Amino acid sequence: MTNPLILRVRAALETISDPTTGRNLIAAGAIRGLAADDGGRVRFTLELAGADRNASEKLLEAAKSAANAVDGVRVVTAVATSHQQQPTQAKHTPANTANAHANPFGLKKKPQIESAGETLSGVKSVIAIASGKGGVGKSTVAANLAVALAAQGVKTGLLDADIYGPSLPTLFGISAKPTMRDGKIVPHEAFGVKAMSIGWLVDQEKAVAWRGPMVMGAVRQLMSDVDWGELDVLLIDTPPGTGDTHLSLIQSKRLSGAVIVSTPQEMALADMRRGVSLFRQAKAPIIGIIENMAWLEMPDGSRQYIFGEGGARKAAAKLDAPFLGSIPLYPELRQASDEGMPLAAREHPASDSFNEIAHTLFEFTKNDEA
Ligand SMILES: Nc1ncnc2c1ncn2[C@@H]1O[C@H](COP(=O)(O)OP(=O)(O)OP(=O)(O)O)[C@@H](O)[C@H]1O
Repeated sequence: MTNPLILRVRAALETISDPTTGRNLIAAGAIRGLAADDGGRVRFTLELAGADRNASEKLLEAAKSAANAVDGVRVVTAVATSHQQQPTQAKHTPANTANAHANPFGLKKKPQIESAGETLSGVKSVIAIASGKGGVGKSTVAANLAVALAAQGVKTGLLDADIYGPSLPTLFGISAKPTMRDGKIVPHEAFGVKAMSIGWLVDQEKAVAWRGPMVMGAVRQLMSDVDWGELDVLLIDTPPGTGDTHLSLIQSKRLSGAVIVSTPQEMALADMRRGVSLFRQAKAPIIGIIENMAWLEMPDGSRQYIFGEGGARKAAAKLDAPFLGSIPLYPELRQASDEGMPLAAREHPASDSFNEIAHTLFEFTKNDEA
């Protein structure tokens, strides 16, 4: 988990340059495992290829004092490791070669995340779908919103970047691996949506063990190596919480904004606040908050507020963020998701909720200059 303090520490580390490469420590990929907790404790590893001991100790001291000077930092724990650069190998097996961090899918060598977003030149708006907590229905909402947008004639892409639990293969009922064309990954097309999931590209058992740099490399490739073509909107389903995937998206400078999905209860709302603050600090506007599992529709038409009433709407007001709408709990929504047939593709009251929210979302993108 990451918090906004990390952004400030990263910025401080960007001011330190590695004399060997002439690049700053972040751009050079020399900072690994950067973490910060609410108590202001920061830790990271400085990993330098081929640097001698003296040089790496000097850099470590400089990096530690830069991090220490950041407002809110109390303790910095950092170590330096150095390794010899390995020769480039002809055959690349993802996750176990020298450049696996930059290239987890074993495609051609990639540019930095800062330029990965530039390759999305045909995509007008890039929107992150985030949640503070896991299991609030973020992926279900993202998939159904994408289908609803496409049904309204909006050219839509959906990228499932939830490295630790990709659900798009199930939600869209697709298990086939995508094909390649001219060195790029061709997204699947289903329900009018161009769809790509990390679940189609990597072995999940390996991906759960990925550290920050691998996650960031994967996000970079999902943005730059997929042939998205011309899109009005690309929705990106992110892992719950705030972590390396979110930081990568922010660094790509292509985010038009973020949508936060929450259930109504207080605990989920506390986590949601953290996500809102991360995106805001990175100047990515919060497009709005969606309340999922808002109530259960009873057969007599009455509503049962299983997770409390209107909590996300109230939190949106407190956070000064737009409230985009509520989606009730529908057993058919869960069932349709498990069957790989999003409910938004059919006639159902849930589709009305998704259609309304999709409309608001598209209105936002019209003013977007990303
Ligand atoms: N409004 C809803 N009504 C009924 N079931 C729902 C609703 N929203 C989501 N679900 C169900 O809740 C479960 C969790 O949803 P989902 O996987 O979309 O959550 P998530 O927030 O993306 O989870 P993760 O933390 O794994 O990323 C799924 O079984 C899904 O079908």
